[in-house]
Amino acid sequence: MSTHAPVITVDGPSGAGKGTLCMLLAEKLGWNLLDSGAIYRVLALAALHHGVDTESEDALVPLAAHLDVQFVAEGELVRVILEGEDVSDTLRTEKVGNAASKVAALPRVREALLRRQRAFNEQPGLVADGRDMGTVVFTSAEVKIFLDASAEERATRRMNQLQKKGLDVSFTSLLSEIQERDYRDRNRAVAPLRPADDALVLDSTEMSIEQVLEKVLAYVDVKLK
Ligand SMILES: Nc1ncnc2c1ncn2[C@@H]1O[C@H](COP(=O)(O)OP(=O)(O)OP(=O)(O)O)[C@@H](O)[C@H]1O
Ligand SMILES: Nc1ccn([C@@H]2O[C@H](COP(=O)(O)O)[C@@H](O)[C@H]2O)c(=O)n1
Repeated sequence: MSTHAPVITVDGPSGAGKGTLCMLLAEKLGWNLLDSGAIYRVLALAALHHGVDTESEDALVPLAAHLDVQFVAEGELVRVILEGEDVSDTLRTEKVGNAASKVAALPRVREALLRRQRAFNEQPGLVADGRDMGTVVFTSAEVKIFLDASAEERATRRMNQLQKKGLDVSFTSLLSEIQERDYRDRNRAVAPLRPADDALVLDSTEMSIEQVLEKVLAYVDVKLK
């Protein structure tokens, strides 16, 4: 049986370090993890595979409602299986991220994915990573964080991440992709990216991953007491 479990939401723009922070928090607390961005990315990828227009709400809603996706934990990693195929690597490309932010702007698509996201709220607790975790999906979360960083710092982080994977990328194009996605996510009519009124806003531009984790763990400790 599943009862309401405590929730920590972490929202913020692309490359702010949400995924890294959420993984560390979930590991430390032994809680479940929801990467809601992966769900939007999977939907975008399914649309690309099936030749569905990523701007057609009518075509995307049934695809969203019947999305055949599994998240399989493999040590520290979570493999994403779409229609039987491991799409974990393809999912992380900027092309898919950008397509995800287009499908995510459509109200009925977001509605169709709500239940799937809320189903992750199981004991002993949930760490939820996204754009509207604190403002829409888990409004009564015990702890809400809004993790930010300058666009330049986020593009640098992304560039380092891709270079470590052996990919040759241009800082200028990464920065403009990040700015384009930020603009779309912050200005859409439904569930725009913004801090919840009761969120702790943390600017990580000048902070290491360890410093962010330390600050958030101290805050979680106070809030969950
Ligand atoms: N405070 C930090 N300082 C330096 N690098 C960081 C910091 N936080 C995260 N990173 C690095 O930045 C990159 C992007 O981080 P991460 O994937 O966690 O961001 P994100 O907010 O989840 O992005 P997205 O929303 O696009 O999935 C990773 O390589 C990560 O190791
Ligand atoms: N709760 C969410 C999560 C994500 N999105 C959209 O998906 C895009 C990809 O997200 P990543 O976190 O994996 O980079 C993102 O740009 C958003 O447009 C969302 O709308 N709501």
